Amino acid sequence: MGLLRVFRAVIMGPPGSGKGTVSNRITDSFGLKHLSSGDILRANIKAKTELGLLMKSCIDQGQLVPDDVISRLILSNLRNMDHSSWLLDGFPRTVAQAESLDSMCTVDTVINLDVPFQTIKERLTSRWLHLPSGRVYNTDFNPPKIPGLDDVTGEPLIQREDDTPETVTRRLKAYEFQTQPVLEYYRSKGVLETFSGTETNKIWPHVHTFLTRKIPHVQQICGQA
Ligand SMILES: Nc1nc2c(ncn2[C@@H]2O[C@H](COP(=O)(O)OP(=O)(O)O)[C@@H](O)[C@H]2O)c(=O)[nH]1
Ligand SMILES: Nc1ncnc2c1ncn2[C@@H]1O[C@H](COP(=O)(O)OP(=O)(O)O)[C@@H](O)[C@H]1O
Repeated sequence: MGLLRVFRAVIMGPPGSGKGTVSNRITDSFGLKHLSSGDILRANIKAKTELGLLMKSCIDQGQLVPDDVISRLILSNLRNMDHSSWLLDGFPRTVAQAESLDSMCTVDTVINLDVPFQTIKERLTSRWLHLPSGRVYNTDFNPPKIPGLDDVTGEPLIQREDDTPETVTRRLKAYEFQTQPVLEYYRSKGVLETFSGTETNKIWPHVHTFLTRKIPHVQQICGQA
């Protein structure tokens, strides 16, 4: 068997486009390590770390946290995963963040979920989250087996404080003005792969086929499981 090269991917898309949902499917199928900036920030808030307390009001208001704070946090996590293949979710969200990631490593591919804003707004008010794992549910799309409880651990699910209609509107604005330029950044580097649609179950087979071609070695190993 040939030497496995580490594979580094980023998943992008507006809030609620299905990044977390698709990321879970990617990690299940291809064994990449999943690193979500939102999950890390929420874990810090829950644990009441200094960083979590400082960032909470930004997040609750639907604004991005400062570039230097999040870049330091994510890059230090990535340094600990030096020899693993990974999937980064929620970072980078600004061109400055993309540049700081580039200063550390080259991204092999960027999966862009292109889902209309109207579709998204309806989803987020019915999103439920298992905070410790980042597992995400939806009362319409993928409800938990027992309402309010995580399927795997049986622990309680929460609704995010920033999933109110007003805050979602602000997050979509932040996406439009601060994050969309990152798509151009990666397009110009030739690594952007866009998947458009309104349903994750229709988008996912295309992402799966794309990654199967892109990471054949990883697929071979995980395909045996
Ligand atoms: N109705 C519907 N809900 C979906 C679909 N895909 C994901 N969701 C739900 O939409 C919400 C947002 O998805 P999530 O993966 O958390 O998006 P992210 O914010 O981009 O990470 C969650 O409650 C998901 O369960 C879909 O195709 N249809
Ligand atoms: N890379 C980032 N840069 C700045 N703020 C971030 C970043 N990642 C997460 N955040 C903050 O955490 C919030 C929640 O992020 P996330 O869980 O990724 O939301 P969603 O998946 O709904 O887009 C964001 O609205 C923002 O305040």
